[in-house]
Amino acid sequence: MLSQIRKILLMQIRTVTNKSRPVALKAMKKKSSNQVSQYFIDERYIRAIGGKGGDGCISLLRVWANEFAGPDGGDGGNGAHVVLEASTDVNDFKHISSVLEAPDGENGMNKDCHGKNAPHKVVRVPIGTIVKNIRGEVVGDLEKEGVMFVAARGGAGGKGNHFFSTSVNKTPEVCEYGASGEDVAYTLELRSMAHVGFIGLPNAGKSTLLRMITRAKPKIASYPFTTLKPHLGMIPYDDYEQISVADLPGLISGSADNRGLGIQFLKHAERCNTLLFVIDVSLDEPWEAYYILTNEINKFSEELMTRKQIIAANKIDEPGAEENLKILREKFSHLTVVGISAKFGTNITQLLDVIRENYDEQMESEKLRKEKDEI
Ligand SMILES: Nc1nc2c(ncn2[C@@H]2O[C@H](COP(=O)(O)OP(=O)(O)OP(=O)(O)O)[C@@H](O)[C@H]2O)c(=O)[nH]1
Repeated sequence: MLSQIRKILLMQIRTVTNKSRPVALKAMKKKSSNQVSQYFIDERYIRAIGGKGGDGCISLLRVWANEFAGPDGGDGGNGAHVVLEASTDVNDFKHISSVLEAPDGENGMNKDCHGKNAPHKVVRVPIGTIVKNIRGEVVGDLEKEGVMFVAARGGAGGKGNHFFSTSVNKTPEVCEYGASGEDVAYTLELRSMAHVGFIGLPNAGKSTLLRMITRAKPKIASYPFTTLKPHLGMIPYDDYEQISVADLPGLISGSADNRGLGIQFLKHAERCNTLLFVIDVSLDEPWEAYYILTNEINKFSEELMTRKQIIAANKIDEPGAEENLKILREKFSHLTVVGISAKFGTNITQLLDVIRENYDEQMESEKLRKEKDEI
């Protein structure tokens, strides 16, 4: 049954696009040599220096009348590690300084007191951070909340003179110095979750659109909040370029204040370079959806509102939708508005053209920015 429905849908798309492959596009531009990656990359060079271990202590315990009773110098504490931890609380590397130094361990003390171990220096990095060594090899992939990478180990604390002799008759004037921490250089790279993020109210048709244009198989249902976590897919183009897209769970009024599925989904949106608003134009006054969505985004992050925006006005197959689409176009004449039916494949090629053009433009300006940085 399902495969029959799929066949019918594919036939419909073919009628619309008149192409043998329903979703792929002809290359609009020759693929330039820099367009090999499907990810936008943010980079930072860092040097991580572990803390030095505390020195061991030399101390001679004396008892009555200054009589020598044995060595009692304690050990030094361990130097701290520099640790990178993936966290949704940060979205870029702006807060990370180029030299990350962990604190030193405390020196040992007399009366067999050991110095304290230094607390580790934990630096939060965005989820999706890749750690590379100076040879460019990937040594860490921080793709989940809470995943940690020890970038530089702290040095061990030195032994105090107590360690070197247990004999009360000897006076060992020896101790160890604490070892130095590691000193390592890395490149941090941030992979965006997807180039395009679908933003929309629940039930707008985001999952249906993702299914239509990629091979992803998100759940589709006629009730809101079917999508509870982001689904990723790749749009394949005829020139073998692929663009990553993410179906983000539906936003509602109050999401920025953590209502509904809350703020974490707006955080996902922050990792997309383009926001594709999926708006159900079969509803009354569908432009209200855009205002609700942008209001939530704006409350969450003004910067997010500066991202490129495209509107996919969905469900144009429904009665009254064409009329609404006209008004929507007039209201948002400053944006690209494509009327589509994600369910029946109407104007999907047109939408994919818009996504591709925008992607090519962004890649070009990213290339120029990198060239400028290198000068
Ligand atoms: N008529 C029509 N119905 C559609 C279209 N696109 C999606 N639908 C229907 O709308 C309902 C919701 O679609 P979904 O794709 O699950 O919507 P969603 O935005 O992912 O929903 P959430 O998971 O709640 O965020 C389903 O019943 C779809 O079949 C369309 O172009 N035309």
